[in-house]
Amino acid sequence: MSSFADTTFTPPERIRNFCIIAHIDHGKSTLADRMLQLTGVLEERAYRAQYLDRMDIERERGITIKAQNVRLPWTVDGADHVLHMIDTPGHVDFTYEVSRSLAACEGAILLIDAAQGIEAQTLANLYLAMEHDLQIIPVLNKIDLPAAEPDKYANELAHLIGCEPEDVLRVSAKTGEGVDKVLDAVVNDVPAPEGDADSPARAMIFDSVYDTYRGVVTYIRVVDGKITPRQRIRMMSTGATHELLEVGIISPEPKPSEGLGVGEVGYLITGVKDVRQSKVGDTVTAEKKGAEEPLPGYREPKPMVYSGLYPVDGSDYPLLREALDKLQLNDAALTYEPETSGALGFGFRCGFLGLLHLEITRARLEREFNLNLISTAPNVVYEVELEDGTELVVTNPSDWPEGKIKEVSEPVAKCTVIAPSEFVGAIMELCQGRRGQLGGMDYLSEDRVELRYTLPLGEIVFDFFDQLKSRTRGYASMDYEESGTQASNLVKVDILLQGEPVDAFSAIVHRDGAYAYGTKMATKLRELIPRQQFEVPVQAAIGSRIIARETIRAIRKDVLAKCYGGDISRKRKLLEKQKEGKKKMKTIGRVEVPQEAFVAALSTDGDAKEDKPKGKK
Ligand SMILES: Nc1nc2c(ncn2[C@@H]2O[C@H](COP(=O)(O)OP(=O)(O)OP(=O)(O)O)[C@@H](O)[C@H]2O)c(=O)[nH]1
Repeated sequence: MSSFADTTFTPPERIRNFCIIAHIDHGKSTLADRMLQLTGVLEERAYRAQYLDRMDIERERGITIKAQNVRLPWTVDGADHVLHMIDTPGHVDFTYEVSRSLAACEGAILLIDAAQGIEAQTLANLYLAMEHDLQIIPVLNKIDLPAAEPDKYANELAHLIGCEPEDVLRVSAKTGEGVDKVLDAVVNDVPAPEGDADSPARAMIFDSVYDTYRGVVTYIRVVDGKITPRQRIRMMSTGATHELLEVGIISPEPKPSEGLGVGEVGYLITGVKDVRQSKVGDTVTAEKKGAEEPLPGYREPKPMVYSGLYPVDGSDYPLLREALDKLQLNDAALTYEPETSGALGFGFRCGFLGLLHLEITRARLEREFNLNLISTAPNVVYEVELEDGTELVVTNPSDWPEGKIKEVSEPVAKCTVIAPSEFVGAIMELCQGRRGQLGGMDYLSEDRVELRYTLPLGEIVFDFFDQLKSRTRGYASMDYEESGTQASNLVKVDILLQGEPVDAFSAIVHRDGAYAYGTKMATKLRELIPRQQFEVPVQAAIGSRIIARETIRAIRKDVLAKCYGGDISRKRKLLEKQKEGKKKMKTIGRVEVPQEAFVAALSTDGDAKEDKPKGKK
């Protein structure tokens, strides 16, 4: 155990700041728990499985969304050290948060499952860590598994980061074998933080979390000077000033301290109630005699993917608004504004960092607030230039301009896929079908390939991931990163029911894919919408040009058909029931559409199967 009192300043030369980069399930939480135990921060008794992943959804979906950051004492050769473990979110949508967590560290443990090898997301985060000049400590986990192939993957790692295979540490986070060596390596290999203790305070916010009882808890890494309790601080991006109510460290529970000095990591509480007042990447300084220049790298969170969220039961609308208000307290990247849809009623147009962010938000709304939601097909942000020179930013198909369009730009992403080499053909076929351009291909080992594609982001947000999984039997992993925009021939496809456009189904697609989208939606709706008493054409159109058509044939649904004889009360009951059912119908023109038809038509489940290449299982 360290002889440094937990709560006083630590000299920078005794501090090591590191994070763990790992793929989902490669054992990051288990390793972190093991480290807490080994350093005595968490007693065996209190050992709680995956102490660091607190949110339910994280646990269920097996992903780490928000960081928890712990101080660990560790002694090497008689010298006491303080290690700060900074937890990084693992998923692509949170790349910016990952980059800020990395910026708070001098070193990173690259943790790889010895039975699986490196995956695309890990590779992307590794490159990010290398860009930040972090010292990389390569570690193979799960060496206790019979299926582990440490020699093979040690070679793979050595090749990737340019070290010798013998330098790759081998551990079992489960049994604890080798974990002490990892802590030693952190002390020996990771450089101590550098900073100017006499300069005005500058600390970087790398995470901020809303806590119901305490308001926003902000995690910081001090770069210069020091932060002490009872001082007033300024957020450099907005100039807003706050009184510091508490400064402290996490070990593993929050403990107030005398302050944080150069290189130290801890939290601060100011009483603000909304994470947007304490943004990731921002610089904290003193209100008086503060720093003049903020730390580099701050960026406003920018939504990349938009979708409409609607309550299935229209009367839940106020509840949805309240729920979004609450979620936003803890999520600076979530944006929303009210919108109305002829088909779906009142809802919100929401902006997300990416698809996973959308899914998590939706799952939380449904679970934590007991809401039943429909989400419209996600779309990205388009820049449209009209012939008269007007420029528009379109985040919603319904805002697509009617006028003559000169040019449309769409965002593109650099996408990395790692998969066993037998799937290269299937992956290429998928990416090419999605307007992808191959940037390069490398063999990581004999049988594993890394493919690099540039793809329109709009193609990725539309069930690309499901497709990739189904074509590679779940073996591929992928990551993407936005990478500018490109001009494209995009059009808006409307879906019409009896000549009336149904706004919820409008989509912006590439001209070459318009027919396929139109036919798919028209066929789906023909199957989902019950027959009416008259014939209903389902059409897909670009502007006024019809590109596909299906027909729902006419029928009268005779609920009394099963009633023999003249039992009038029974008849009435059935008619009442039919009336009740009709309440759940939306009327588009004269066509009655059950709510379930919208839900089913908007879900992409099942599409993956349809789209599968022939001859493959
Ligand atoms: N056999 C074996 N299993 C391990 C080892 N380390 C972790 N596991 C298991 O691997 C699974 C995933 O471990 P986690 O620690 O939850 O993985 P993670 O990377 O933190 O996953 P996320 O939090 O979802 O990102 C769990 O079932 C662990 O028990 C190990 O060294 N050996």
